[in-house]
Amino acid sequence: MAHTPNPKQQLQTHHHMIKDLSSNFKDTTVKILLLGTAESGKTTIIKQMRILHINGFTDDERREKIPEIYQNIHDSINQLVMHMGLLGLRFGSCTSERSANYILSLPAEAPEYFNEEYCDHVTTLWNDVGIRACYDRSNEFPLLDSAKYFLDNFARICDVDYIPSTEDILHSRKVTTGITQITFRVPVGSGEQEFRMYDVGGQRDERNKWIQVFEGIQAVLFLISCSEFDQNLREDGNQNRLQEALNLFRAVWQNRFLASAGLIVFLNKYDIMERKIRAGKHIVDYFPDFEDFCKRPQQQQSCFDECDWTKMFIKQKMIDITQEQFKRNSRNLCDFSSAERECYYHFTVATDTRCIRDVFSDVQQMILSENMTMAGSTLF
Ligand SMILES: Nc1nc2c(ncn2[C@@H]2O[C@H](COP(=O)(O)OP(=O)(O)OP(=O)(O)O)[C@@H](O)[C@H]2O)c(=O)[nH]1
Ligand SMILES: [Mg+2]
Repeated sequence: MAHTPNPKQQLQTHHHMIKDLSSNFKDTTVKILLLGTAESGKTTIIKQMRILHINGFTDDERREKIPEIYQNIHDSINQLVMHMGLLGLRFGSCTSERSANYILSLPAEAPEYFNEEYCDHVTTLWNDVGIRACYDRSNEFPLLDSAKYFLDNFARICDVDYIPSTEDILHSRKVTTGITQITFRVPVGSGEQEFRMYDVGGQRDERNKWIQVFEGIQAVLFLISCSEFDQNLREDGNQNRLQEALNLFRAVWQNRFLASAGLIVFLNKYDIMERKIRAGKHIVDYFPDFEDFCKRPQQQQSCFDECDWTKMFIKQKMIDITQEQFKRNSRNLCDFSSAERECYYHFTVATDTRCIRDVFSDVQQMILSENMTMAGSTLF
């Protein structure tokens, strides 16, 4: 005779089933969180994912970027002209001085259209020897990293039929406020894997929002700009940017809510770093411990010039941070040994699609390798 469960048992069985179903249902989307100080390149990585894994940008979307690009150019030329006086530099000609006065007479907001007069003045200024000297000292004030790119391409951008290229979009800069995300699928084996990447604002007053997206993150992609060793923060003109980024990296590495997420570091903007070093800048002038680092014998096979040494020095500073003993008294610090936790490093140029394609395929493989997904699923 078949056993008929009493109503109470039935209810329990049913309840059990629902519970089992819900625990079997796992969100298989891999969540990646981009972190880093302002201008480290986070949003540029989001743009690259769109180019590589979605469909890039339509003509309409490209046109929508024009005001942003115009504003980048306008801000750049304004900053340069303003700092001529502040740095005690002289223009190369009276014509340039007149162009400078024209630019200074305009509102801070970029004109809606670049008319001929505007284009002539900006072109005159960018060709001026004084402005170039000012540009060479642009580490002393906050100038957009893409200033040179846009001003070098100014004639093309002035054209009435201008449509931003993919490269223009990758170089354009807009401060991120709040949290945005992008979801995409990548072929893996015979199937597909869904990824979701979260982008946050890196400026100091944005960082209190970060914790909102810490839950369920499989990997943190931490961006640090190698080129900013000779610059200070926009938010605080007395704080070195690289030092700020290293301090932030320590806080992220030691944060207990991120302790089971994998950590991948992009040592970004090494193209700009190399350009600076070739122009005669030295990291030792800002980080005196560089001198001792260069005496370490174990580095000497892999470093051939000052660029290599500078890259390795910054990377070593991060490795040193991951090997520090944690102070266990603070609430937000994780309280288990870091010995079993790995951090992965890549040197990147976020504006270079091929570079990001290669690096991301490594990153993707690593995240999908059992270790990291296991770690991610045991979070909370
Ligand atoms: N040359 C060069 N420019 C880069 C690189 N990475 C980013 N940039 C530029 O640097 C600027 C800042 O990059 P974003 O991606 O906006 O920086 P972010 O980290 O999102 O900054 P916030 O939103 O303020 O946190 C943009 O103009 C980018 O085009 C790089 O590797 N090389
Ligand atoms: Mg951003």
